[in-house]
Amino acid sequence: MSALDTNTLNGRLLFAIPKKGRLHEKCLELLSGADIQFRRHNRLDVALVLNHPIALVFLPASDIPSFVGKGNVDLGITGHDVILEARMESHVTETLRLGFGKCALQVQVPEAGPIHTVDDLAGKRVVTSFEVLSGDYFERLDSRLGKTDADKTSIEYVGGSVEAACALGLADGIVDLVESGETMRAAGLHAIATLLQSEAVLIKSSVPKHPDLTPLISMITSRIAGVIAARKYVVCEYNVRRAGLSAATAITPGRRAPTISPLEDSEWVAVSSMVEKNQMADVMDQLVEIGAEDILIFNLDNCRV
Ligand SMILES: Nc1ncnc2c1ncn2[C@@H]1O[C@H](COP(=O)(O)OP(=O)(O)OP(=O)(O)O)[C@@H](O)[C@H]1O
Ligand SMILES: O=P(O)(O)OC[C@H]1O[C@H](OP(=O)(O)OP(=O)(O)O)[C@H](O)[C@@H]1O
Ligand SMILES: [Mg+2]
Repeated sequence: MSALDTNTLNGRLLFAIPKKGRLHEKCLELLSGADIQFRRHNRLDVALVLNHPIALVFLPASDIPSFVGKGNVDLGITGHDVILEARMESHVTETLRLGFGKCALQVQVPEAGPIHTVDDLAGKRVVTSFEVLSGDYFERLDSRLGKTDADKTSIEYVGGSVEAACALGLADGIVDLVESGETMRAAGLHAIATLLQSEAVLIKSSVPKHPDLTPLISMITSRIAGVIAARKYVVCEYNVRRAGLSAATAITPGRRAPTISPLEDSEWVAVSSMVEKNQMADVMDQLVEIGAEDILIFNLDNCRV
């Protein structure tokens, strides 16, 4: 393929995808589920989509909010946390929560140390990759505690491996993301406050530069929503006596209503209903209790609900 130029991209919807890190692989799975086909050439951060007028732009997750917010790209996937850190929340619209990249931004201090609360940490040294959000947080805390400019909390930026800062003597506490807590515990730290909860989101510019792309944005959004819903739900099918039907449908009310079909044996009916995956075992227990039989669970590949 020849080098990309603005002509090649002309008229294409630009869709920003994290180029590495925790969100990258999950985004590729979403694109595949939404049948957005592309071939990414070695070293190129732009890939043309083969079956739609879209170009994917691979960017660091933390740069995506301002690219979308300023209208340089039309659509993007990134973390809710970095949208707030970039102060882009009023420039982008979060159209879908994607159910992955879930983590919390937390204040952490050495487990075996003199600091037990954020009030103890105020006025000391904090190291973080989230200097804006941490700055806001400690500014409010310092002002609540009546700190003067001379004794307010110092916030120092580092680009990664934030957890090492306390052991290296650079910080008294840190502000960083926590998912399982493994990294935090391995560094001998524990959390003393939570600034926010985050997850990956699909975003578009609040003031779109190319209104004619709106139908394509709706199509992509609806396809991705279908992939997310398919992961969230299973289809539950079972047989139950007519006498038990109202109890059964109370257990599996479905999204709109369960599908009820007659069986050859007129005393029995078959029920089919969508159930949230994380409720599946509970629902099956309850169905067994009211006498349902032949309970089957089916995973969904894709859906539009
Ligand atoms: N441990 C985690 N669990 C879940 N989501 C996370 C985790 N760490 C980061 N994230 C989410 O992923 C986003 C991108 O962070 P990540 O650290 O993956 O990117 P990066 O810093 O660009 O990559 P890398 O750390 O590989 O250099 C974060 O803004 C956050 O929303
Ligand atoms: O609670 P856990 O499941 O252990 O996850 C938290 C870790 O994940 C992220 O780091 P990442 O892997 O992106 O490395 P980085 O620090 O180099 O960015 C984050 O910065 C934490 O260090
Ligand atoms: Mg990281």
